[in-house]
Amino acid sequence: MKVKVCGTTSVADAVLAAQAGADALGFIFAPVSRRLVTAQVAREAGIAAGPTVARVGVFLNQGLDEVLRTAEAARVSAVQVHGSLPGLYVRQLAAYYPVLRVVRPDELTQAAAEWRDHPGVTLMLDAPEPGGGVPLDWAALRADFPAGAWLAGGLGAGNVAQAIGALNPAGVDAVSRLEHLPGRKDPEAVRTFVGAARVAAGTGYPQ
Ligand SMILES: O=C(O)c1ccccc1NCC(=O)[C@H](O)[C@H](O)COP(=O)(O)O
Repeated sequence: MKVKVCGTTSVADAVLAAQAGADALGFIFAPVSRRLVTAQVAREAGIAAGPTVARVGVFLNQGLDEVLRTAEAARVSAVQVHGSLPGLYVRQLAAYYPVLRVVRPDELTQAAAEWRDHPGVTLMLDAPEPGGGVPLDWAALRADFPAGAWLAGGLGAGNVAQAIGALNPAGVDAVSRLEHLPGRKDPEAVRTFVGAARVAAGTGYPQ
């Protein structure tokens, strides 16, 4: 199971997450976000994190050209797309990058059917407000949660084990509960989140 730490806005926070054992860092390029980062900072932070850590560019309802230009400038290794987006847009993006397609609970069933056979597109289930820190009702989603999908929405050290136990996601992602302030990581929260996720997924390192 993969662990992604989202909303990275500095080299120091990238190094922190990498040293905590994160598999992936999220860099948010959606102008509405309080965690907005420039492509240049994302690029430097990605280099500082090292080659084994995936670098995910995060976008919300942005045009294909803008996404591709920003992703290239930031040297990300994957893109995560939120919002109301046609299937064709996602397919075109997947020709360039592995795609995390974010969906809300009410979109999950249709999206699972649509993307089941596309190897370049992975679903991520998130709360309706991205970066809002609100957990989903995991028990209610158990029947519909597709194998291979990722989970986000209000995850932190205190609840990630319960979420993994309920849905067995292929990856988990968080931001709000890992911060002092929007865009500023809380080192202890990052370390305990990654550690708790690893232990719950059975990939914890012996103490
Ligand atoms: O976090 C944001 O500010 C944001 C804004 C616009 C689009 C996406 C955004 N975040 C994407 C993420 O991957 C978050 O980690 C995910 O939504 C979970 O957030 P949280 O519930 O705060 O853990």
